[in-house]
Amino acid sequence: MTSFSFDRDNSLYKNRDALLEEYTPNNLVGRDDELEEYHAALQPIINGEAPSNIFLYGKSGVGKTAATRFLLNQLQEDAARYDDITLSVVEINCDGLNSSYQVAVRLVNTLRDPADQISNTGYPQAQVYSFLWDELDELNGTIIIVLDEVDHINDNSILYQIPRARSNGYLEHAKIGLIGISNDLSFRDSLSAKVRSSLCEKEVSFPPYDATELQKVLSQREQVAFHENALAEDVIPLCAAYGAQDAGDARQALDLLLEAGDLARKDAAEQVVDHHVQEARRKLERDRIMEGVADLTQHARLILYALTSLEAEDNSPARSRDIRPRYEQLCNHIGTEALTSRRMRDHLADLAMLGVISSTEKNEGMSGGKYREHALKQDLHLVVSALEETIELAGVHESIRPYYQSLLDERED
Ligand SMILES: Nc1ncnc2c1ncn2[C@@H]1O[C@H](COP(=O)(O)OP(=O)(O)OP(=O)(O)O)[C@@H](O)[C@H]1O
Repeated sequence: MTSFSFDRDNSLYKNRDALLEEYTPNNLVGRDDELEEYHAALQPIINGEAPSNIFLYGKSGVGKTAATRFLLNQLQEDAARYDDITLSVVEINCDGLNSSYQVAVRLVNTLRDPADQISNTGYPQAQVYSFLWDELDELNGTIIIVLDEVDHINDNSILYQIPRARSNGYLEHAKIGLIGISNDLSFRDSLSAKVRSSLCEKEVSFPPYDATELQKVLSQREQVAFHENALAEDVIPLCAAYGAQDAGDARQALDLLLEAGDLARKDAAEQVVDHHVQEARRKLERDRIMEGVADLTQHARLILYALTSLEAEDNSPARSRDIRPRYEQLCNHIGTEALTSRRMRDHLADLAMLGVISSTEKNEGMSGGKYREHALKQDLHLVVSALEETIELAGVHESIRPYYQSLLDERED
């Protein structure tokens, strides 16, 4: 019988935790231009002047939060050298806080003693703001409020109130600088002109990382996380190239390196090599598709199911008018009404964004006009497995029976 005893294995990793999300690197590499601009926007604070409100934007994993923590830590350290500066930083993530009211409550509770918290309901909004001004004024000095994922707040009230609190006479002692962070690139444009002009006084845009920048980020982590020579020479360049090609997201590139390291460890390999990276990439892509499909609405999944069944019959690429009858048939099975053709096309576009299907525009010139053709971009087995629940609900279509069966067989093994 195989032995399942555990022996410590430190052969590849020196400190695996350094590749996890929670780890904060000492230094930020590959973001010199952005840090320089951000630094300049924070400079008034150390000069004892009124702080600017700053808005940071850029896609996921491009270092917005990391740069904020890095510079604010530095700023706090340096501010301590000046007797006339009292600097406090309050950072909250607005994920899960949908309204200005909830954000204000969270801010009050972050600033208050644990024994003196307020509840999430029960006070008029004006009262909660008044609590907030009291807490801020008591702190005194310069206060930086960081609202990460600021686009999650559905109304703009707090983004309007905080920058104006002093000029409106609500604050006597405290000088507030608001830092808003968002990865929703349309958020800024959706703000009213009044809010935009105060929140976005200074803006710093964070572009996706290119391969050279990702190499720097990954090499820096390699030093901390892996033993010398634990990685073959091409591992970092390969992870960086994939990362840049995908989304320029440092989080994704670090995840790829971690997964490759874990696969090498599972193989008891002496080094992490090329094929570990390739395999890790396939695994992460698979996980991403499985999660992405699980998060889709039921109609999006039915549309994907319809296209999957056409693909299994070798009837793809297919136009949306060819997918529609199969989709309607599936809707019929579960007793729901099909969405309009227009909504269906929107869902096809979302599926293409997720990377589970590919949609190609065709142009038949004057006679035929433009249309799109859709096909699965991922392996049929993988999509059938991601759609398992929907298939159970809507019934197993004849065309996908062999794929569905092999999924069940695999499970039994
Ligand atoms: N320049 C960098 N040097 C070192 N590590 C970095 C760098 N940029 C990002 N990282 C790391 O990548 C991960 C994601 O970065 P971060 O959280 O700052 O991204 P973000 O732009 O705030 O993304 P999101 O909008 O998804 O929150 C973190 O683990 C961070 O430590």
